[in-house]
Amino acid sequence: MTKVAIIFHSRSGNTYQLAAAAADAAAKAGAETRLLKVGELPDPMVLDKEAYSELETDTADLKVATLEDLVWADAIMIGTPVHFGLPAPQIINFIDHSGPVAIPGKLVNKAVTVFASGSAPHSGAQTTILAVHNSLCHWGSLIVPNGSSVEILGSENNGSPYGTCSISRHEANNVHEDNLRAIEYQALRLVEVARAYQIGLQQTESAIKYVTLDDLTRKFPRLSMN
Ligand SMILES: Cc1cc2nc3c(=O)[nH]c(=O)nc-3n(C[C@H](O)[C@H](O)[C@H](O)COP(=O)(O)O)c2cc1C
Repeated sequence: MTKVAIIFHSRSGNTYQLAAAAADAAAKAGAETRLLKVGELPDPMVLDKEAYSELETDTADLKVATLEDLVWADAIMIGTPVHFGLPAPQIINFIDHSGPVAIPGKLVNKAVTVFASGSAPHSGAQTTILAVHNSLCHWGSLIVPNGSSVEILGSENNGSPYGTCSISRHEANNVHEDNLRAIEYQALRLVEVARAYQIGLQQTESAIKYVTLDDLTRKFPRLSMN
């Protein structure tokens, strides 16, 4: 069974709505799923305090994503609000701490896709997704974008080949129905690509030797991953 970790940050529920729909769609596609929030920062930037505290209650039972979750997953979905055209710092902070598994190649060959929620159209959702893609190059991921060849992506509320983007218009939990259909497609595509890739890898003898953390610490004795 393909294992999918859906890892998100959200402050006013929009990215969470997309993440929850993604988890449902991946489960329907036969995947084993983990819906996970990233850890909060000491000084989160909060605009809508009421929505934020509602979300904290709604997501209280969700586990905080760990490096073990990254290693466990065959496929990963990362969801983030747009912050000045970039991913939220909570997501960057999570990626920053991935060194102990990313550097020794434990994330290599995982299928990964990204989605985002911004407040306004043409306001940085695609640049945010692409910014996360930068880090995925470092992980050695198989980046899975949406493309544009399914009907739902042609709706006026979708259209991003990079990954699903919702436009919240500064409202909490304001994901359009079309975006929910798009994220369902995105999850299904990820599961199908990951499954096909896993089968292909099992049938392919690899000549690649990835470095271990021990190799690295021998070479750089002052390197610390903690
Ligand atoms: C510090 C900060 C910067 C933001 N920058 C942008 C931006 O560049 N573009 C945009 O569309 N929305 C921006 N927003 C708005 C959020 O991305 C938007 O409200 C999003 O839907 C929130 O997602 P959430 O409901 O999952 O928290 C910003 C919000 C904050 C707090």
